[in-house]
Amino acid sequence: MQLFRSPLFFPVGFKASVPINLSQNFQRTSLSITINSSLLLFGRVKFKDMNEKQLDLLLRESDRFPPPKGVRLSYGTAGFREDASVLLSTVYRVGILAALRSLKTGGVIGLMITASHNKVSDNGVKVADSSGGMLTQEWEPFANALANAPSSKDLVRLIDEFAEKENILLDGSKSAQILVARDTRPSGEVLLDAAKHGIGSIIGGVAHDMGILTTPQLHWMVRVQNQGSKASELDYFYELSNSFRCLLNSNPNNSKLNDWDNQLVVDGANGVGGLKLELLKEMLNGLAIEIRNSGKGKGVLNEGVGADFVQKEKIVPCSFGSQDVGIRCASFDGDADRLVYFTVPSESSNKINLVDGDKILSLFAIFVKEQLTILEARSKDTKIDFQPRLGVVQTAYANGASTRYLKELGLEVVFTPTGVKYLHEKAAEYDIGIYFEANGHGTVLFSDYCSTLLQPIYWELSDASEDLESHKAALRLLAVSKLINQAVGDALSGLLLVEAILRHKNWSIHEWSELYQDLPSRQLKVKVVDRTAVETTNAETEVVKPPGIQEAINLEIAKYPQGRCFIRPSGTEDVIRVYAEASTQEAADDLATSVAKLVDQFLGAGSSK
Ligand SMILES: CC(=O)N[C@H]1[C@@H](OP(=O)(O)O)O[C@H](CO)[C@@H](O)[C@@H]1O
Ligand SMILES: [Mg+2]
Repeated sequence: MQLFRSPLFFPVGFKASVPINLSQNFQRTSLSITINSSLLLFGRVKFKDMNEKQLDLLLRESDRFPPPKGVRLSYGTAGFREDASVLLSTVYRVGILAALRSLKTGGVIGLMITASHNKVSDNGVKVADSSGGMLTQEWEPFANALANAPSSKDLVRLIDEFAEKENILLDGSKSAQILVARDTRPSGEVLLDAAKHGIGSIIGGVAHDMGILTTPQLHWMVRVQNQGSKASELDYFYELSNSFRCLLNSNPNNSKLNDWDNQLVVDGANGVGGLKLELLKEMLNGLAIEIRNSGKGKGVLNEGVGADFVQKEKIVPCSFGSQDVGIRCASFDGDADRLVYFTVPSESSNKINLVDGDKILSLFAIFVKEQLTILEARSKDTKIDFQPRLGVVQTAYANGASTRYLKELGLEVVFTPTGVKYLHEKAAEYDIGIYFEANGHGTVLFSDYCSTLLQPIYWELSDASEDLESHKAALRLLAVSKLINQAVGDALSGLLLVEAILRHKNWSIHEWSELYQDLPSRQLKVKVVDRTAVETTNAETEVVKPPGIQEAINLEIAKYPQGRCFIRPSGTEDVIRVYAEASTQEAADDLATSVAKLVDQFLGAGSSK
């Protein structure tokens, strides 16, 4: 803490317009400033919690990354995302934030440069917290304030105040360790460099450049490193390939495996996922994978390819077509944290049969539940009491048929607002929590209770007999907990788990797809004057503001058998999203269109509300 020797003291909240010289890096100018907890000292700003060296470093470095004019940024459902050309200052500042977060938690933090499924000219930045999950929501307002601070001086003041509030010492006594990585976007290298400057602007900040990674790989590395284990990319591949092999070895259908359709074609979205799958594939004997749109060819990232395209458009991605009829196909998004499957049903059409995140969730839920049922019946073989609570988490975008199916299986199904951070948080409340967004982002979380008990149960059952089905069930659950990424949804580990379960069940993609029939649905986007005018409740299924619109939507829904429809402001695009479901495609389209018109009436340019 800096001692105050200031002869000049302004009360907190005092507004002044004065000529000041902040440091040799600043021009002498007249600025209108608000004095908060910082002080003016003969024309030089002093900060309570910052020594001179730290202050000078921050001012000098942040001057190199001035914020873009007229752009307001928000740390949305997936960090900051914008056209890459305006992001230098934002990424620099998120570097600072990541360093502060590391000082606060005492752990390693991750910083990922990606714009996921968005177009190649976009980019973005997000932080992986010390748990490996998303940045704690409590720090999001600080992230927003940092990104939008109009000047270096404002930025430094924010940091000073926040550090004081959070008891973060900025005296260089501790180091801040940040793993930084990027996807394959051409703008990534320069942005990553800005992030390193941000990290280096906090004394003690150390950036470890992990190069090009998928987003889930970085989250995994942060989590595993903070658990004190080895966390290189090779360790990640070992963990996935070993647990996958273990699942295959515990397969009850070994004898039938020759009949099993081994062919799999993966669309890598021309991004990082295809490149990494090429590497992982080398370690997976027994799985024949053909990778297209691998990121090595001429195709453009996410352009007519990838999980988002496939899920939203429901047509074949580039380089897929009539030659793929009936084959099991999968698609990753640009940073490989989403996975969907599909088949091409006919040579004469480019339509696909989509097997989305809801069906992946259903497959995982069936498998986990089956193993738990086997373990429940084992009580005669082991003394350890093990009754884990299994829960399934979806959002309002989950197809209604999937929810009905999961409930009929006897599973507990809960809903959260859209955004992985909400689903993940909810799933973590269960002993085993399975969550998925319909778009293919999801995972299976195992609590400490499960991780702690499964191993001794397995050992105890090994003593009884290794051939016991319950022994194998414990082994399978252990393997799943190692295979499936515990930090975030991961297309690579999700793909391997799907493949292992299909083999275990001896199911083709068609048998899997026919677990239930999706209700026809339609998604639309409506551009409005101010999307924040829409406020929702009940996991985003009902609008509370503006008044009257929900009643009007209800009147529309009532016109359609099995009709369901909701609207919500997107967290990643400047639009209102409309989702509708009904018993026929035509009805779902009509319902979505009429509700989109309502949105336009209530909130569009011509509306007076
Ligand atoms: C309908 C839809 O797919 N929404 C996506 C999309 O969020 P929006 O808030 O709807 O723009 O991007 C998020 C981040 O990738 C993802 O979590 C979410 O599921
Ligand atoms: Mg993604």
